[in-house]
Amino acid sequence: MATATAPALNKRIGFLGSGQMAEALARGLMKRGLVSGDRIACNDPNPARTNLFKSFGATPYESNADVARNADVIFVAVKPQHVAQVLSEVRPVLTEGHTVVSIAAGITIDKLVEAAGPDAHVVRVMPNTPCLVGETAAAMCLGGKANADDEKLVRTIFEAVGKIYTVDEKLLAAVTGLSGSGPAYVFMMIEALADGGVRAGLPRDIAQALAAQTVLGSAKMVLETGTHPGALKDMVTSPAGTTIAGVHELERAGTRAAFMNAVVAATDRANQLSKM
Ligand SMILES: NC(=O)C1=CN([C@@H]2O[C@H](COP(=O)(O)OP(=O)(O)OC[C@H]3O[C@@H](n4cnc5c(N)ncnc54)[C@H](OP(=O)(O)O)[C@@H]3O)[C@@H](O)[C@H]2O)C=CC1
Ligand SMILES: O=C(O)[C@@H]1CCC=N1
Repeated sequence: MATATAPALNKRIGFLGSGQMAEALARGLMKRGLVSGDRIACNDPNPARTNLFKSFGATPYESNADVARNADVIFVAVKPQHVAQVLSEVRPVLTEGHTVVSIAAGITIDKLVEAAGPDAHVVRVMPNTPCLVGETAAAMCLGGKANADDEKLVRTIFEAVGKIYTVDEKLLAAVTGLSGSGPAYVFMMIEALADGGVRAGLPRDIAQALAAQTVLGSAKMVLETGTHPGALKDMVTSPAGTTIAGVHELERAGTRAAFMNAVVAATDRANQLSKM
């Protein structure tokens, strides 16, 4: 897990778009003490969203340009089809001191630089919603005039709420398909495991808690022991025991192929978005 508290960041954070991912990031960063609400600027056409940000101390602005004027790190957190528009709005006020961080799926560095201008310090990141609880899995690549200082800054921000890796841009679609979209697959898995527990007679609350804790504990074993997940699976699987009976059903249902196909389908969709 990311450290309980992080040293406060001497930067103001702005959000162009104050939707689900901006909220998860803002709340996660505040929880870790990296930034306080009064250092967060935001914009969104939906007043319910700006009111929600206001409730945790952020300042809503009337325009994206005003957010940029009141921030050092600018998160582009709108849907992919709105990215070019919001960047064209902030472009006139961007300075060398700004780091522009796009989290939009499929929007390439080339497109970001085209919209933000050739002097913009642009970083492309693919995070996921568990940044809310300090456990994001994210990857980034740099573009435009972004330099080692921008990379360090973005790393500091995301390491406060989880893990971040620097990758070649061509790999970001696969990151999107795996860890960007991945929480949805895991939530479905937890829901299904809990349903199985209920089907087998457990009360719903206990079934859900057992399912979530099982996923958490298993993930920790992979990360902390470094042991291959197949070997960890074998450790659970007694000859002619209960687990192999369950594993056999998962194999019969093509579960592994289904997970692989999900990652590939989401990766393909990220690549499609890059071409739109
Ligand atoms: N959700 C996730 O798990 C992840 C999302 N992402 C990326 O993050 C981005 C945001 O996703 P998500 O938070 O889920 O989406 P949301 O739809 O929840 O948030 C986007 C917000 O931007 C607002 N918006 C629309 N136009 C503008 C504008 N011109 N200026 C300012 N705000 C505007 C939207 O308002 P309205 O709804 O009224 O249009 C909406 O509230 C996407 O590009 C996505 O690819 C990346 C990783 C994970
Ligand atoms: O579903 C989406 O397009 C976004 C990008 C990754 C997660 N959510």
